[in-house]
Amino acid sequence: MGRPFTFINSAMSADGKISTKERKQVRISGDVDFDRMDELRATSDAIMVGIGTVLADDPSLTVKSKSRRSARKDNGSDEGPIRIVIDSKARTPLDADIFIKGEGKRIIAVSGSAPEDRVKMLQQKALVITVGDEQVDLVALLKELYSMGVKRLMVEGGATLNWAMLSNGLVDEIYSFVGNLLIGGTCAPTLVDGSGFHEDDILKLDLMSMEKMDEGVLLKWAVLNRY
Ligand SMILES: NC(=O)C1=CN([C@@H]2O[C@H](COP(=O)(O)OP(=O)(O)OC[C@H]3O[C@@H](n4cnc5c(N)ncnc54)[C@H](OP(=O)(O)O)[C@@H]3O)[C@@H](O)[C@H]2O)C=CC1
Ligand SMILES: Nc1nc(O)c(N)c(N[C@@H]2O[C@H](COP(=O)(O)O)[C@@H](O)[C@H]2O)n1
Repeated sequence: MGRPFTFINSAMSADGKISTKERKQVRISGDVDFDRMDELRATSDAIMVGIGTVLADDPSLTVKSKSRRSARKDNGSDEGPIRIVIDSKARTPLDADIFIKGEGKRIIAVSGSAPEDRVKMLQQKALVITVGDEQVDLVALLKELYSMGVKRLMVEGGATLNWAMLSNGLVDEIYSFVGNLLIGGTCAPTLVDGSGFHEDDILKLDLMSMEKMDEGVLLKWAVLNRY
């Protein structure tokens, strides 16, 4: 295949929003869903987020369960998967939680447009991979990750990265928790933002499963017309 098996995991409100119009993080799901997400993290080779999510949420992207971290170590892996930020201009803060919390490798994927001084600073904290001229070239990056041994990639948003991955045909499955709340707002991010598909290119999904969970429902979709 030449790229990792790739899935998006996300939580959205009943109206499809993944955070507020101020891009403020909302607890959409509950403990059962967070534990499910932890298991997905623990069984992935790498977790990827966009710089928008790092700046808005400052996630650590660590595996929370001690037993899952130990199981990974027993298998000869780092206690957590590789944490990857898609960050064309090398804006990731040096004190971001992904650098402070947890063990394991970090990758910042930047483009040729990233300021050299920022790249040098980030190189002290992570492996910096330059792919693409203005923006990170996701197709090239996934090929490189695959050759580095990343066979299973978890994408944790946000809305713009989800669009870029899907519109480049790089996503195999989507796991979407739909919670019992309405967030509203034209500008609040949704599961997939970006410029949107034209009618002829709309992506089709196949419903793999649906399960009542916490106060909402977990939907698992396979992406059909990927490349
Ligand atoms: N409920 C949930 O499950 C989740 C919710 N969220 C929410 O999502 C929001 C963040 O989403 P959003 O603002 O869309 O940011 P994203 O996290 O999707 O990051 C988008 C940024 O990635 C960078 N980028 C680099 N290369 C590319 C490329 N090839 N294509 C597209 N983008 C690229 C761009 O910045 P640059 O050009 O500078 O590189 C772009 O602005 C937050 O409010 C957060 O709370 C996030 C994760 C999960
Ligand atoms: N699965 C899920 N359910 C929710 O209700 C959420 N609010 C989120 N949000 C994302 O989870 C990430 C938290 O990561 P850390 O615990 O800091 O490692 C973060 O990216 C949120 O956007 N997810």
